[in-house]
Amino acid sequence: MDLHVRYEGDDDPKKCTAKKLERFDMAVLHGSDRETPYGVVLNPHADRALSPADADTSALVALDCSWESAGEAMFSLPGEHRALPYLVAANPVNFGHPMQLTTVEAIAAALCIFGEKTRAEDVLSKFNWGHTFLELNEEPLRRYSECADSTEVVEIQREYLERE
Ligand SMILES: C[S@@+](CC[C@H](N)C(=O)[O-])C[C@H]1O[C@@H](n2cnc3c(N)ncnc32)[C@H](O)[C@@H]1O
Repeated sequence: MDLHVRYEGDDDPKKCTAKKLERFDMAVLHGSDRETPYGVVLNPHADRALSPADADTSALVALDCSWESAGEAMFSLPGEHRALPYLVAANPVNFGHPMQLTTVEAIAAALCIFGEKTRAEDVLSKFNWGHTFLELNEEPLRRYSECADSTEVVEIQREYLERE
């Protein structure tokens, strides 16, 4: 599975996690929806939760833009749109907050849910806070990766949301 990012470029490029993945040849950035390959699109507004049932995709796609501009209309990419289930951010800007993950955290979470934990560790290894993301979310990521489908993922997510 290839990693792709629809790159909007409205965030500080020095802090942008997608740009860093590109520098290490770990993801391909695209400047328009048309150029971005069809695949599973990581979209926090999607109705369906990502689950291991989505793992057979050839392309995992994130949209890198600022959170200010990340409204529903921004996710106009063709593809199978999926929201990540409850997880907490480890990046310095949103540390400890649920759901608002950086692009690299979102990609790493999806890889873990698909059973590709080593690859998730590889992409996160480029960030000094990266290992913390896997530590903070170790239990939910393991449990989501053991689900058959999105319905099971949502059931497990409910337990974490109830503890909030
Ligand atoms: C809004 S951008 C912010 C990126 C930030 N500028 C960076 O440097 O990483 C983060 C992207 O990660 C993915 N993402 C983050 N949280 C998500 C969630 N809860 N569900 C699905 N995708 C999510 C989406 O593709 C989202 O557009």
